[in-house]
Amino acid sequence: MANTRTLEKGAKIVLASHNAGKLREFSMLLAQTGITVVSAASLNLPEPEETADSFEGNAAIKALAAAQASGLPALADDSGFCVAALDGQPGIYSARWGGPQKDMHIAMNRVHTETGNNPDRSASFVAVLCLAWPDGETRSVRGECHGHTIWPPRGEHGHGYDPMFVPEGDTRSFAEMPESEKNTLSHRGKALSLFLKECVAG
Ligand SMILES: O=P(O)(O)OP(=O)(O)OP(=O)(O)OC[C@H]1O[C@@H](n2cnc3c(O)ncnc32)[C@H](O)[C@@H]1O
Ligand SMILES: [Mg+2]
Repeated sequence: MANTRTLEKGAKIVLASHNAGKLREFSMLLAQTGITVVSAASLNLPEPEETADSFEGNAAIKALAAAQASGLPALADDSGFCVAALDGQPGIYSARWGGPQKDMHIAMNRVHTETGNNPDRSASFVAVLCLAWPDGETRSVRGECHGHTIWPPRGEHGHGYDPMFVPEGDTRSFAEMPESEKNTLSHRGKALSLFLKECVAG
């Protein structure tokens, strides 16, 4: 049956992410919405293991864990960098390609090395947002941003794989744009617009 439960405009939610770059983007994107946000870290919520085989599955694991531990609706983001020459890898393993420290220089170098001389430079970012309520109900939305990889990486803004990704229609990497501009083009920005339309009361 279709699920129509929505968040009220002034609702307080937990942002179930431990990634500082994502949290910065979400606080900018949610600033005008009237939704109050507390972070999982500020509530000392543990980081659950991401054991699913899809963005949707992992976003639900993170959102449900935070909603059940806090008693508040929780919004999680599972995202990744999908490189055509690598058959969509690193994908859901994007954070893990950075090793135990999630070192994104290591992760970007691995993408570069494994791509080798393949002339196909297309790549996409994907973000799946899942909103979970403490009783176990969930809703999710997906946003994608298509573009291509560059090497060497360029730019100082952003986070993660941003320095090696140029979105379609631009010549700058995500890390060469102010984050406010990245948010208007990005997978996360697109997913959040859908979330606000579909999951927040008018
Ligand atoms: O699970 P949480 O706590 O939210 O934090 P995380 O960093 O582990 O996040 P993910 O499991 O969703 O892994 C996503 C990976 O993809 C990268 N990534 C996601 N969105 C990105 C973006 O907008 N720009 C650059 N890299 C991004 C990010 O650096 C992570 O390595
Ligand atoms: Mg993670």
